Amino acid sequence: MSDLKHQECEACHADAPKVSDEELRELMKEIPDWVPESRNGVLQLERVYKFKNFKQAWAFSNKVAQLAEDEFHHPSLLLEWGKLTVTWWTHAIGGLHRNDFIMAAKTDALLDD
Ligand SMILES: C[C@H](O)[C@H](O)[C@H]1CNC2=NC(N)=NC(=O)C2=N1
Repeated sequence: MSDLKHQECEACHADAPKVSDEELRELMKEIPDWVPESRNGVLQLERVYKFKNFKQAWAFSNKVAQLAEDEFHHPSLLLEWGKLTVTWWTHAIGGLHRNDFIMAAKTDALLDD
């Protein structure tokens, strides 16, 4: 079992491979709190993080935004009172790349910071 959160994203380009069904099944085991969602034919990874209030959710969203900039791979973030919904997918390929699983694992690791 590889340790996704310690891996680095690779540069992504339009002909980069999407994860296969088998890779998806295997990689999902490493990020059990995430859910694969298909939206308009685009497979994405999503997790809703719960917090005590808006301020804590906001603070976590800032950490995720900084992570995204550090890795130059960016999520969708929905910031609400007591919740932050984080959604990862690779725009360039219109689906899931290994990078998205690495970023989901790194996002989870931010909770321990
Ligand atoms: C315009 C910019 O190069 C692109 O958006 C980069 C940076 N961030 C990205 N983030 C994600 N999630 N997917 C991409 O394909 C991507 N590509």
